[in-house]
Amino acid sequence: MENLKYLDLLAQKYESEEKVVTEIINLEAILDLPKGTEHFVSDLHGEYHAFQHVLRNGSGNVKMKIIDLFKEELADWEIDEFATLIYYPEEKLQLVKSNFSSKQELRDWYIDSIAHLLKLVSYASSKYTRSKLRKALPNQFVYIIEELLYKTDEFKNKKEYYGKMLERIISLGQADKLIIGLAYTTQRLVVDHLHVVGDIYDRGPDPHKIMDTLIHHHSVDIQWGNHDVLWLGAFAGSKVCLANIIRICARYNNLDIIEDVYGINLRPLLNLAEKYYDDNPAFRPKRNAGEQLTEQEQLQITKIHQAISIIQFKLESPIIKRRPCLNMEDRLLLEKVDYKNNEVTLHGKTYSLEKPCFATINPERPEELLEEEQQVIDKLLFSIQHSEKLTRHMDFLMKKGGLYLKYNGNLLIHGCIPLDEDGSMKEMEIEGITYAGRELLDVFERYVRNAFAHPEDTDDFATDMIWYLWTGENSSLFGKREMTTFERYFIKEKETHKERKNPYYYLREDEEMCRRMLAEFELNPDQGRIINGHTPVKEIDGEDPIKANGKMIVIDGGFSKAYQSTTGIAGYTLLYNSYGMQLVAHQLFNSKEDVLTKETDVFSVKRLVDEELERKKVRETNIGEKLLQEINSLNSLREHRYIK
Ligand SMILES: O=P(O)(O)OC[C@H]1O[C@](O)(COP(=O)(O)O)[C@@H](O)[C@@H]1O
Ligand SMILES: [Mn+2]
Repeated sequence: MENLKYLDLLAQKYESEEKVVTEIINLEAILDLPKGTEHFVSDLHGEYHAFQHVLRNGSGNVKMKIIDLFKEELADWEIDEFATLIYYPEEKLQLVKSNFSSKQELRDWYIDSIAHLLKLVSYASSKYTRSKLRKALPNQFVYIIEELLYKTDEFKNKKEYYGKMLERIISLGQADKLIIGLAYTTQRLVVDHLHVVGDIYDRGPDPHKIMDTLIHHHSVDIQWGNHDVLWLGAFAGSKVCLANIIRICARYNNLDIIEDVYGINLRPLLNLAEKYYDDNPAFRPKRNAGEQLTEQEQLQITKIHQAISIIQFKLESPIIKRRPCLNMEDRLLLEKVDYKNNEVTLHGKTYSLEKPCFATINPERPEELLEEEQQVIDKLLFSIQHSEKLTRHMDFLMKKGGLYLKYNGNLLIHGCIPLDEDGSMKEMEIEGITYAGRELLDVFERYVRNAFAHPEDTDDFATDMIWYLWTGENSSLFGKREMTTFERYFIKEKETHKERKNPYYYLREDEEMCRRMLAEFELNPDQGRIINGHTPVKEIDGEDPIKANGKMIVIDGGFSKAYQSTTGIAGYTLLYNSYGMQLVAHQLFNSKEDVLTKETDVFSVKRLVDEELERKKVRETNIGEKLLQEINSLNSLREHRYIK
């Protein structure tokens, strides 16, 4: 029996039997519509423009719909031009308009383009209810567009009526706005829901713009990546996470994200860096293609990079010491260094250190921060926690994000489910209790939320656990034995750079193993799949992103420019519509300008992961489940209130 109080509340919204019945019928009708298209992306790493492009073209979905509709009517170049108009309407309109020599030509183009757009919107919305379409339409034109849309059958007979309406729109100077509105409506209709399977932040220049885009997106969820959690950790009060994000920004020449975008003053850090550090090849920023830094700028970043790295290494030690359960004593590297001979001994072997920059380290107490270093990191933490923009972005990451997500039968997770070599769920003891598998991930997430709720606590267990999620052996986000940052900077021998992966990364090739992992998360192994990001799929070496007979799909294809030479492509995305799943491999995205002027849409190769035998309906989805519950409640309300 429904809770009576709840039914009373519901009765306020549906205050007559007709209203209840109408809603029941409406919801039941929705259940039988085809399921909406889900779009999966991962490892965006600050590459806003490439991300925008796949979002705007719906991973090729927009073009596909145009081809379906207009392949007989339009030439290939017209199809390309029309597609570009939908992706970048403002810019394309400017370009097109500058090509016409008479008003009449422009008018004809307006009429044709609006008619094409209407046809496309009508087609793209055919699997949605009218009310959903209405929400997707540009506000100021809802009435006009509906008027134009819902008479499409009679389009020919009513030619004059429509002609007049379009003429008026054009003569009143509204055509551009209408075209732009219809273009964005199309973009929105081709993808119903977006999943971001982690790693929005780091390496690329514009993670903040990606965050703003996601905040304004109509329907999105996020599975945190290790890099996202690093930013969350910094905001939640972890100084070592903070040192890491600044270090990575310095390494990739992105300090303006910290300074200009999030408004953090780097002057104190710069002063410290100028005082203690000099040039050092291992710490020079990676330069993105075409970017020119002056010698002076390069030197400055190199110094900052060293200063913040040393602060990071120092901050790691006390955490490792106060949290024996993290089992990270191996990583007390500053204590293993022989400062007289500039050597370090790892796993019994002694290596010499290249260009060490240990001016601020006291060999007796290597973890101790200088007073100046302490002040720098404290000030940075204060500013980062008071950045209005970062607060907005981190709040959103918390609100829409989590460590994993079960959605429509699939398991979405950035990194891994930590496993032992024999395929059992890897155990970890935390505060006296042993966890594994799903329980371990749930407890990790609780710590993240707890740390976030208490930004004033900087050394508590929850805050330390966020750092563990970035770099710890049992972290579902990291999935490697150790992070060899120190070794990469200071030791020449490559064997020390290796980061051993969790057995998950080879066991996931096995279908039976994937089935067991799905079952661990109470998902149906016959139907579900695991969608993974995090490890770049080396297509270049023949690696297949579709693994374990389709039970495992890895979609890190390298949006990150820094990793494209490893993967050989420019990113994967996944589409899941009512007919099944398709994996899209994206070729290099140069620039928006290229798309606009040369119509070089990123060439995308589609691969069918699987085709549903029957078209999937809303009824079989997560949303369908919720709708069924609502229908049940409405039925109870009807019985309780109206049937005597
Ligand atoms: O190539 P970079 O930027 O130096 O980063 C290397 C580090 O990044 C990591 O791969 C983590 O980042 P990803 O999640 O993008 O893989 C670490 O394991 C490694 O130490
Ligand atoms: Mn990652």
